[in-house]
Parts: sequence; structure tokens; C-alpha cells
Amino acid sequence: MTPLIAGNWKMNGSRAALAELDAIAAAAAATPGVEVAICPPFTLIERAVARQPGLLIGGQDCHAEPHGAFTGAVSAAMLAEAGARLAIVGHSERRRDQHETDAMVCAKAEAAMGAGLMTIICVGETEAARADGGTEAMVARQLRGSVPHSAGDHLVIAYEPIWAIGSGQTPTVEEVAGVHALIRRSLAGLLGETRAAMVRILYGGSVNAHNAAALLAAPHVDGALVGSASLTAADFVPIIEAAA
Ligand SMILES: O=C[C@H](O)COP(=O)(O)O
Repeated sequence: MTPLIAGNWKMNGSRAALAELDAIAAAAAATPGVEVAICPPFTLIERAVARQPGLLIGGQDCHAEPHGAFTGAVSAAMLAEAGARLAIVGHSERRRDQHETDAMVCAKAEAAMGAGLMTIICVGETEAARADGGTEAMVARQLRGSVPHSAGDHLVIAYEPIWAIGSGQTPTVEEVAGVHALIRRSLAGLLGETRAAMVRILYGGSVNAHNAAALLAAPHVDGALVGSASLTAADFVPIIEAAA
């Protein structure tokens, strides 16, 4: 399975920051065995695609409906028209701040896949769930609610423990491997063994140049979803290289 290293710029970046894409695209071209994506804010998508058409450029969210009276929202078809080839849905920051439920995430994922976009569905436990030993139950519940039954080879799952995002903390490699194995088993139950085997499962949460190689070497870790360390080529390129 080709590893996917995806950068999520969140609400960061500017036209000037797109210059970072040049060295990122060069690193991606030099590591053809690794797929590289960047998800900038919506406003930068078209320029990012124009600047580096070889990179996979994506959106950080999409609406479940194709069009309508949804002020501030962007549909999956709009992302695709802008040149995006993937969408992230269900990021924990949107589940928290926009109160997105599993059902809403599932509808967004269906819309994204319907528009032909590779679709990264994010799941991950809270710090409280982890402390109670509830990590696997919470992740399995999110998968049951968020993954469309129709999902095929456009589907990617990102396991992002909420407490690890932006904190500098990560689970142990063994813990990551355990949750990724649980995700693979859950997907097999939801989609069947054959389709589940094709789904890439990314780890996200404080991935950096120093810890990437160990995390990416864990079983069932098929790439990474990277936040702050994707904002500059200096930080992101070593993570791409670690996946090769
Ligand atoms: O989408 C990316 C994740 O939320 C991880 O963010 P981070 O690498 O800054 O911890």
C-alpha cells in the first residue's frame, strides 16, 4: 500500500506561504513511493493546485449538501471544481467547535466520495476516554457512525488521539499499532475484509521529523496526517522521507 503523508494547514497559510509547496513538491517527486497531500484553507486551494499540480491538494471540510442556503459552507463539488482531489471530514476540531456528529461526518464523507474526492475521515479518543480505558470503544463507535457503508477505495481513516493534537505528546508506537489494528478489524466488519484491506489508516497527532519514522513503521500505519509540521517544507519534507 502506498503510504500517504497529508498536511493539514488548518487556519494557517497565505499566498506567500504557498512558496513552501515548491520544496514539498520536489520532495514528493523524489519519493515516488509516497503520496503527498496538502490541505490548505479553502481560499488557497486553486492557487496551490496551479502552483504545484503534481501535489494532491485537498480541502479541510465540505458540506454534505451539493448547494443551497448554507452560509459560509463549501460543497464537495466546489472543492473538486477548485482542483482539490481530497477532503478531510470529521476532524476533531470541527467535531468540537462545530458540534459535528458521526452522522454529519458520514453524510459529508458520502458527499466527498460522490464528488470523486479521496476522503480522510478522522477519529480519535478524548483524554478522558483514554484515562478510562475507553479508547477502543470510542474509536469503534466513531467508525460505525462515520464510515459510509458504500465507502470504497476513496476512503482513508486518520486516527488522531485528541490529546495528542498540537500537544507534543504521542501514544507509544505499540498503542498506535493496537488502535490501528482495531480500526482495520472494525472496517472489516463494516465493509468486508477485501475493502477494509485497501483502506489506508493514517496516524495524526504531534507527528514530526523526529518521531515519524518510528510511528510510520508500526503495523497498519499507512501514513500520517500532519498539522503544524506541515506548514514549512523544512519540517514536512523529513516526514515524507521517513515514509519512503
Ligand atoms: O490534522 C492534523 C492533526 O490535527 C495533527 O495536528 P498536529 O500535527 O499539529 O498535532
